[in-house]
Amino acid sequence: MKMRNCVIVEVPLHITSIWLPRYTDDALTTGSMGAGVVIRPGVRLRVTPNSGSRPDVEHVNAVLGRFGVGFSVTYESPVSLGVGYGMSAALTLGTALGAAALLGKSMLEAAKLAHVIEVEFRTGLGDVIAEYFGGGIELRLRPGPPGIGIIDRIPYSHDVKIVTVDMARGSTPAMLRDLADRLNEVGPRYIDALIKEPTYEKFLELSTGFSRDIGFLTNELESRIRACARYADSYYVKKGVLVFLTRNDETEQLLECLSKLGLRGRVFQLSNVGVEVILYNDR
Ligand SMILES: Nc1ncnc2c1ncn2[C@@H]1O[C@H](COP(=O)(O)OP(=O)(O)OP(=O)(O)O)[C@@H](O)[C@H]1O
Ligand SMILES: CC(C)(CO)[C@@H](O)C(=O)[O-]
Repeated sequence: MKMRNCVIVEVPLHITSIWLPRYTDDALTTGSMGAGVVIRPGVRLRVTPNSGSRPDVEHVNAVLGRFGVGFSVTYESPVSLGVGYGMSAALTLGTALGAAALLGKSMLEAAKLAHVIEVEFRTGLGDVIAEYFGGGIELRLRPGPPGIGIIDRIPYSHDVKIVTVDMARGSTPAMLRDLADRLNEVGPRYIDALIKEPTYEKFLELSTGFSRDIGFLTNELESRIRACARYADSYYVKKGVLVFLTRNDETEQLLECLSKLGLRGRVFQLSNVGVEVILYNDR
């Protein structure tokens, strides 16, 4: 078969709000239960079968190494690595899908490989499956990658918008280590409650509660943003990113209010679609 000469992969971002790590002795059954928002614009990768440039990210090299190829990978992203948008998973998944598409290999197997690499680096547990399937507001029912994990979706109104504020950078392996006991202590209660009542309203309430309970949403931060909360349905914090769920007609007021506090908001849509993988012959 003639090899195509370019693949464009679009991967939405994922900001988990509630999560409970589940580790086994196999990376394919390791993952997390929980919920989060899948948003776009996300990461757009271009993978070509020549040895051109490649981002300086160990995940990308690990994927190409497992496929035994030296493809070129370039990407554009609205956000940086390390803040909490599931960016490392998006790059890993996008590279794996792009390489597999060029080689005529299975997308599902490529997604499994991306999940395994995320688990091995301890940079993600539930991001790959969420980004692969989309769903807007997702609910992870069984840990693992696409094909093994199970993911459901929570319906939401057409006018919901996501506004995020980058507050800090942090290491995911350190976060998972530091929070391990607390997550095991509080996680099951939140996940059971959301599975029992998988609605938008419950997602809002539990996401804020979980962020407070694990110490991401501090009293100090809540008092700082209190004046702006009236322009949102709710808010939560994941690692270094503050997330608001708001509505079309309140988005501008929320952004203005945040900017008065010196906080720069970014606007995203919920992404019902997951990854998109398109082959091109001449680019
Ligand atoms: N400029 C950079 N800033 C942060 N991390 C970087 C950078 N360049 C490469 N990396 C690598 O990218 C990975 C970042 O993974 P991490 O999971 O912390 O980020 P994320 O996916 O954006 O956040 P999260 O998983 O919490 O959503 C690490 O392995 C890190 O070594
Ligand atoms: C571990 C994690 C919080 C890192 O982004 C995420 O992958 C998740 O929700 O499992």
